[in-house]
Amino acid sequence: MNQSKEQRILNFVLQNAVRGDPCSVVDTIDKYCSQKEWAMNVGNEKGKILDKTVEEVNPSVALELGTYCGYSAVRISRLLKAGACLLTVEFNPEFAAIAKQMIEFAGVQDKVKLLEGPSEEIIPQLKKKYEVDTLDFVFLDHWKDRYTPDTILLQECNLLRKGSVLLADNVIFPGAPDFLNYVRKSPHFQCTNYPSHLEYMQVEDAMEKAVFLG
Ligand SMILES: O=C(NCCc1nnc(-c2ccc3[nH]cnc3c2)[nH]1)c1cc(-c2ccc(F)cc2)cc(O)c1O
Ligand SMILES: [Mg+2]
Repeated sequence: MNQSKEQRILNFVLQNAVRGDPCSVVDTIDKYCSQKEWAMNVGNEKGKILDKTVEEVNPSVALELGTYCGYSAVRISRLLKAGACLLTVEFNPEFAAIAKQMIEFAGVQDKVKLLEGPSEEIIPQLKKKYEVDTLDFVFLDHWKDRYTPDTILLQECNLLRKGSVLLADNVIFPGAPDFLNYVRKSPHFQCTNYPSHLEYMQVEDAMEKAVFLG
């Protein structure tokens, strides 16, 4: 039975990247997806915006919604300080299996906890089951129609504190118009837009940062 695109990406990394070197894993995925097969990784241009935001926040506890092949999980966790951790949520079992191997190959498995299941089920479990108090940073990169309900759910579960930073991918393409509307109209968020381009393409896209004001 022929391989999935995600399996081909992983194989290319296993054969061409340096085991234990997260930067080489990120660069190798970008090389494959820009030259051979497009895939929905955040990519290097928006990845640099992600890097700057993670460095600014310097989170102890970070959450990612939408692991996919693990590109941004590796990208985020390579910047985390000793003792910090990233919880990443993936509900597609095939994607999760690929991401697990990607994370282990990159050598960041001690900083990353991959949680399999729908975000609406996992988020309410974070405090009791995963011993989370509050989240310092949240990267939203899952289904675009889940951004708003999950942002509301994070607040309802008291997982955000004054200064918690949300960063959302794809707010222009594929687009998350209801999320932009919600956070920009809410008195509880201070928003900043970062124009960019869709990964590996010359299509306009953007990331939105929303700082929770309490
Ligand atoms: O759909 C995307 N990303 C989402 C994947 C995912 N990986 N995991 C989930 C998950 C995880 C827990 C969940 N809990 C409930 N739903 C869930 C969905 N979703 C996405 C799509 C594009 C894209 C651009 C141009 C095109 F022509 C077609 C597509 C670009 C991007 O940067 C994306 O991020
Ligand atoms: Mg994305």
